[in-house]
Amino acid sequence: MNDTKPAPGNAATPAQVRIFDTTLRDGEQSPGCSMTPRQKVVMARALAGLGVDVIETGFPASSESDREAARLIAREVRTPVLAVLSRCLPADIEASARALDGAARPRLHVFISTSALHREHKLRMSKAQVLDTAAACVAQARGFVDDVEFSTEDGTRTEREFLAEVVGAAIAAGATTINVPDTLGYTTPEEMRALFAHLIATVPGAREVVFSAHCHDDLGMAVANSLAAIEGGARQVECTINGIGERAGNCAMEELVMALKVRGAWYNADTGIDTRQLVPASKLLSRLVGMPVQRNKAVVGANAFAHESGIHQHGMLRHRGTYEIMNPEDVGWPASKMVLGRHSGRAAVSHRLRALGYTLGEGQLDQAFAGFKALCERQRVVEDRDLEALMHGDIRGDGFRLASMTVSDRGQRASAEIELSDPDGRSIGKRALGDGPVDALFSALAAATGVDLQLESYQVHSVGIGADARGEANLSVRCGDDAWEGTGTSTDVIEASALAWLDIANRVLRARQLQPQRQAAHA
Ligand SMILES: CC(=O)SCCNC(=O)CCNC(=O)[C@H](O)C(C)(C)COP(=O)(O)OP(=O)(O)OC[C@H]1O[C@@H](n2cnc3c(N)ncnc32)[C@H](O)[C@@H]1OP(=O)(O)O
Ligand SMILES: CC(C)C(=O)C(=O)O
Ligand SMILES: [Mg+2]
Repeated sequence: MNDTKPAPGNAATPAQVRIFDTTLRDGEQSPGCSMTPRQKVVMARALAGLGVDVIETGFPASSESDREAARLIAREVRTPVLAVLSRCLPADIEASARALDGAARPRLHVFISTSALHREHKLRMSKAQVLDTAAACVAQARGFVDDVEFSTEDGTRTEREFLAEVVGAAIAAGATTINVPDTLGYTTPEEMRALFAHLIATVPGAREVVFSAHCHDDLGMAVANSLAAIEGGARQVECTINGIGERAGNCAMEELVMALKVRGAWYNADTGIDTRQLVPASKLLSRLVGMPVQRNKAVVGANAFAHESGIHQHGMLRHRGTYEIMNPEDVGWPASKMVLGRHSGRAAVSHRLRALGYTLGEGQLDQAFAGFKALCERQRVVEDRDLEALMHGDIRGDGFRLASMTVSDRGQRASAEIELSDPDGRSIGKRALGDGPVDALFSALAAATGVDLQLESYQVHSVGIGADARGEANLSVRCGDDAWEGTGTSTDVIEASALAWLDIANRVLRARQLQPQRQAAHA
């Protein structure tokens, strides 16, 4: 494997790439991701803790919230450069300059579209008008601050000669950073590398300014295109936490930063990011904007360091490098996770059992493993408590069973009537009222089983297609000090919810029965 190649520009020391975070501006443009000024301050503090070089705090001309956020952040966050965005309009630039008043390191960021499509249909401007407006606005911004960034919106779809002309005019007017956005996520890595190399080599004054890439993810190439821009000479990358942003989003900071770190020998470029803060920052943003991170998201997704397949778990147990290219601790996870489920093998099960204090001979392990696989037919994830129950021969598959249920949502309060069969086969009926059908149902189940579960999260979604389609309910609850998760599936989502609730209640009851035996075994 060829792991190294000549560094960008054959530099003897790694090139320093500035991280320009636009979570609070382009990220916030994600539909449904608006933040309040106070929330933006909380996020800005986390970004400063991460070590980003520039934080784009908003677009002051667009709203009072943006102005307020920019002012608050300017007061409270002093280390990174603080940028705000303006169209090439004098009033926008004045509003931006006012919002940055008092900032320790202010930057004005002005942009105008350069592509033929945008010039003709959006701006209704000629090339000459775009050129003159860009130069005039950069000069106006330089009248307020020394640090001015200029962006050529839709730059990658712009005629090359004209793009070079606009960039040259912006540099001549005093821009100190030139950002060439791939606004529509249209370009490819090869094109991006060549475009940056060409502009830097040919535009007068290009070597005196910093070139920047701003890539969108419409074709899933935002990170690859940003890396290619660095190879072409860019020394600033614009990105967001969790890759949020317009449409499919922006270049994800965590992915870009880790690509530069893990493949350091290839890229020979560093950032100043404290990578251990990546997962905390991702979780913070997800909570602030209410947008969950997909489980299989690179670096910060819950599955990024989780292994369920037996072959992978076996490899991981022998040497972590067999199935991980970075350490979870380096990005802020506490450790890798071995999830026991239907795809797991003997190596992982016996390793987990040993950790729980059970050292088994070959025959005993075969027996325990057969029980484990049978259990996996009934539940997706096998937890330590389930393994202990298995070891004590207490996985009977009975417990409380749902015999029938009727839920109605007429009148002021919803009501649920259920019938269960208990572990000894006796029938128990209960009725309860609630704020909604599911609330009533869970109250009836609690009354019938005597188990009190505090609901933390409840999600229902459909799995399968066509005739196989089922509703699946996933519950996270607390029972005393313990957290539990349960799943239920049915053609009816209310019934799926009851089954998920009973799944947890039966395991809680099993764990309670086993408590004395467990204490004796570990005494
Ligand atoms: C690629 C990007 O991410 S660009 C940033 C996008 N972000 C946003 O748009 C979020 C904030 N935007 C807003 O709150 C509003 O759009 C505002 C306040 C900026 C403007 O609102 P309005 O005055 O009602 O205009 P509207 O949004 O309908 O249209 C945009 C106007 O800006 C003009 N415009 C767009 N970009 C630029 C630019 N870079 N320089 C100068 N004018 C521009 C358009 O031509 C249009 O002008 P027109 O109304 O004279 O036709
Ligand atoms: C305003 C610019 C930088 C932008 O967000 C884009 O072109 O995508
Ligand atoms: Mg953008």
